[in-house]
Amino acid sequence: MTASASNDPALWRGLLPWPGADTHKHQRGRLGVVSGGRLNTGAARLAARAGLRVGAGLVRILCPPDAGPVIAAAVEAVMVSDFETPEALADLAGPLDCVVIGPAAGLTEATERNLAAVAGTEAALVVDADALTLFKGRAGDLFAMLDDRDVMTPHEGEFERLFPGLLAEGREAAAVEAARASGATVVLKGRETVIAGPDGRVRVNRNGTPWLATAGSGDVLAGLIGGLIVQGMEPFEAASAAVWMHADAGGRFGPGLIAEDLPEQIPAVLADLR
Ligand SMILES: NC(=O)C1=CN([C@@H]2O[C@H](COP(=O)(O)OP(=O)(O)OC[C@H]3O[C@@H](n4cnc5c(N)ncnc54)[C@H](O)[C@@H]3O)[C@@H](O)[C@H]2O)[C@@H](O)CC1
Ligand SMILES: Nc1ncnc2c1ncn2[C@@H]1O[C@H](COP(=O)(O)OP(=O)(O)O)[C@@H](O)[C@H]1O
Repeated sequence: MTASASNDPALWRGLLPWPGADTHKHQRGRLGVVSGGRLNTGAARLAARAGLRVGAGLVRILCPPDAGPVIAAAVEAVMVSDFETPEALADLAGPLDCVVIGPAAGLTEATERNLAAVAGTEAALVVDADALTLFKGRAGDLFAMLDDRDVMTPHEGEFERLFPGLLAEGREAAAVEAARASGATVVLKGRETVIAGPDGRVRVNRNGTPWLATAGSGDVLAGLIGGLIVQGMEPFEAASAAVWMHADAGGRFGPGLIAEDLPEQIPAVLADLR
């Protein structure tokens, strides 16, 4: 296989969304993030804050009822709605442009029903973490819910659960095949994250830093991707830009980085890109 393009701002800088003089928040896009239960809300809060920081006009965490008071006490600009049933979740997701699902969602039937509910709406999806692992050994059930507006963000462990043995072909070839097989954009995370589109496009991200190897870092990335999708970037370009920004944010902060620090670096990342 020939060497694929390095992910570089020159490829997508001109596609980044900037608000115009008359823009209102709804025009900047609406992002949803599905939270786990009351002891598992941090991942969704990280993703939601990242989505706001990267420019989504409005971000709403969608949570089971027990988690509502926990989340509401811990967010300001991020909004919160609770749902009792998958049908109620679908009603909440319907008006949104993109929904992030999977971080700290739980390896449960409820997570699968919630994924099916949001997949049945017009919102694009960023599928991460538990919403990937849940489909170990039956990836076809997941792919049947996805289309080319959706993004999956597996680390290598999650990738292996969905595509056993495929990594032996090399990370780039594996990501390309995964995107083709799933019909969605695949972000294979790691030191050099590979972004592969269902149409065969592929980029390798090379500005990563090991300071990103910290709990919740991937949750922030999922929120960044969703935050760019809601602003109108197509999934492959949104994923490319988000992966680069995430790594740039990590490098700017450096030693001592925890996931909470990443969204706070995004204003500087954006200012330099602009
Ligand atoms: N603040 C939070 O609330 C956070 C919640 N998180 C959630 O916590 C739950 C459990 O997370 P876990 O870390 O156990 O799940 P993982 O699927 O990340 O890890 C389970 C196992 O997978 C393997 N693995 C992990 N990362 C790998 C990699 N990069 N390459 C190869 N193998 C790898 C390891 O053997 C690990 O023990 C998930 O729902 C996750 O989304 C995490 O995202 C961390 C932050
Ligand atoms: N050594 C590394 N070098 C560069 N990037 C890394 C490294 N380790 C992890 N990352 C990045 O950090 C993020 C970790 O995501 P993930 O494993 O899903 O963590 P979590 O589930 O805790 O949120 C990914 O974006 C990955 O590319």
